Amino acid sequence: MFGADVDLVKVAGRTLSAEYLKGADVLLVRSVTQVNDALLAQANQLKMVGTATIGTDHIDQASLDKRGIPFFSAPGCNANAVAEYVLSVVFSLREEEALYNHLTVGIVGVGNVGGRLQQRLTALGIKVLLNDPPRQAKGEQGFVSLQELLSRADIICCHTPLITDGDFPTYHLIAQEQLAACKAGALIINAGRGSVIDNQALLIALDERPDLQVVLDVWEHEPRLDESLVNRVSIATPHIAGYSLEGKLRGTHMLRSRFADIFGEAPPAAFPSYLPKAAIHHVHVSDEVTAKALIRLVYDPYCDDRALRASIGYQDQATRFDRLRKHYPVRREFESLVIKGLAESQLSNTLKNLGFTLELA
Ligand SMILES: NC(=O)c1ccc[n+]([C@@H]2O[C@H](COP(=O)([O-])OP(=O)(O)OC[C@H]3O[C@@H](n4cnc5c(N)ncnc54)[C@H](O)[C@@H]3O)[C@@H](O)[C@H]2O)c1
Ligand SMILES: O=C(O)[C@H](O)[C@H](O)COP(=O)(O)O
Repeated sequence: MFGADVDLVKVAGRTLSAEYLKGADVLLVRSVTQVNDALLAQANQLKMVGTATIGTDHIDQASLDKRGIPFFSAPGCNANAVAEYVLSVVFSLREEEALYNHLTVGIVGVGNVGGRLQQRLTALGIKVLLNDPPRQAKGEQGFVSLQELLSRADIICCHTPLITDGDFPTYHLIAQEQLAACKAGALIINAGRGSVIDNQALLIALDERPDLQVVLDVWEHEPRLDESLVNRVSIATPHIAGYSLEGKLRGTHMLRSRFADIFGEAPPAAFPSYLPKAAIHHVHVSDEVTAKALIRLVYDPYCDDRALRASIGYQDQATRFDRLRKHYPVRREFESLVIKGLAESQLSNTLKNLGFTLELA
């Protein structure tokens, strides 16, 4: 992606230290690298810092500001992937019939990810409740309080950033009191950041409230997991909700574009030109097929769940967690699968609203 005149040095994200940045012009990271005063201490000529992620809680932006170093993240890059992770989980753990007719999904944090999820659920005809105090404070309508959402939602999806200060902090936003307030039989999904849910309170709540079901993609103190919590949740995955190939490439492409801006280069080729054809790029189906089966064909969260469960119980659990993420298999987004053979019907509409590409018979 970079030209021959760029000297590219690859360093393991968790072990990058200050001396590597002496003489570096650009620092590109992912979420495991803490960019702070300590790391930047010897950075004498940095002209750009970029993270190919949506989340920015690993970046001390004040530290970059005071040094006048421009910072870029990749807003929205993997929002589809996370929304599809949640849809895959929901269609795995809840019957389609109940989902459409009786269940309400609550979304806490309605930004790029939560908004994408809201769009797809609404298009599918599934009821949603939204909670986003910062948006509400700007005068936007259509939100409910966290308390109301927790007491009414059958499925609670957490998509806030991790924020530790200010008017709307999210650190331990869901703690003992909030867990006690959840509706009977609720399914809680966290694909935001681990510490948005107090994991110790969650462990206790799972004892006190066996009716609750929990799915965690993100964990407090990653990469070191509380193995007792892994054993108590219904689906446990290693922070891969956003790991579609499209999501990763989009993030990289966004940073490549910022790099071109900063260094006065021509912009890179348009993003889709980088995407290979999906390994399974079309299927012919009959009207006996289910949405759940097609979702599982593209992404089955139980594969990640099995891999994570097989990685615990070892002294080097944290290394195994990182390895699962580093060597994650290619996963594509729903749009990459062309579904053929269906006539216009309720099923074809559902599949279209889920995000698949349809070629109607
Ligand atoms: N598991 C993964 O692989 C994965 C992938 C992508 C993003 N993420 C995480 O998800 C987060 C959300 O991503 P996004 O792209 O939607 O971010 P975003 O910034 O577009 O949206 C975040 C939303 O949360 C809202 N919010 C902030 N504080 C809140 C509070 N106290 N209560 C309720 N809502 C609050 C904001 O107003 C905003 O609308 C990221 O910051 C990142 O940490 C995880
Ligand atoms: O914030 C994000 O975009 C996601 O959490 C992303 O998937 C993190 O991936 P990582 O940088 O840890 O590879």
